[in-house]
Amino acid sequence: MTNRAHADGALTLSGAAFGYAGITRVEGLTLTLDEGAALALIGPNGSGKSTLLRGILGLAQLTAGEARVLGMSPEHARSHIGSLPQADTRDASLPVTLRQVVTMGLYRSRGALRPIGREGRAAVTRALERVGLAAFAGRRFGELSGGQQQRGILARALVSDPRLLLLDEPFNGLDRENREALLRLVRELRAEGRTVIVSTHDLEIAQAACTHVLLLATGHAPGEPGHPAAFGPLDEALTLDAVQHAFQDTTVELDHHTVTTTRETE
Ligand SMILES: Nc1ncnc2c1ncn2[C@@H]1O[C@H](COP(=O)(O)OP(=O)(O)OP(=O)(O)O)[C@@H](O)[C@H]1O
Repeated sequence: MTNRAHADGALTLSGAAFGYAGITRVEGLTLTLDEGAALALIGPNGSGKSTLLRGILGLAQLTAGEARVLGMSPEHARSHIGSLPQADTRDASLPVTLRQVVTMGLYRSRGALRPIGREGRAAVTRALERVGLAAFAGRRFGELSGGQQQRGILARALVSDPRLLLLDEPFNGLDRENREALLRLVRELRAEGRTVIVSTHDLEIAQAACTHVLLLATGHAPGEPGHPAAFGPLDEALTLDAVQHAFQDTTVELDHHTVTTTRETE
């Protein structure tokens, strides 16, 4: 990976809001994340985690404020970002091999018509080795287990040597072994100076792999946009108070405390 750190960090949001078709779904975002940090994006369903991730990719609309990604506009930064979408947005029925799926990650930066060449093929092999799936390269993607598919998509995100990785709920549905492997990989990616932003419902995962946390809460009334409940270094920002604010009327665990909040929202 090239080692060019940006003065304004991996991500700078100033009063940013994101949404779709002019309707804001998450708002009030002001933060700077340095390169090499790992940010856990935590919040209940509908608080806008995926919308923020899509906004960073330039795929959700910036409806207010400013957003700089790796010192660029989100649209320009996209070719430097590797992204792992939520598992339920993938099509596992495509008649393609795992190697072909991972190769697709190269087209983002090179265009689909340019041959990938020896270097590209070597990058695909390295990405597959990195996620422990080199032996499965020729398998049909749809025949792999859920955890293997997840790792395959992660290899697709890694193949273009991205400086920023966006992982949307990557731990959902993983067994213990796959989960540990993914945690290790997130730590390794950070150690290489890459920035990782990972959305999760799981506070334990955030504590195990991340340096920073952004807690998002749902809007005050149905239909209102989500907003930040806390942002900062993980050990400062991940407090019971902030978690309770973000997760109204759900049960969460933090540092072996089980928190059940009581506010009725509807
Ligand atoms: N493509 C879209 N077009 C319009 N509205 C959308 C779209 N995607 C999401 N939304 C809406 O934006 C709001 C935030 O959804 P989002 O998926 O970002 O939340 P989330 O925190 O990621 O939730 P989850 O944990 O369930 O994935 C929701 O009200 C959702 O209905």
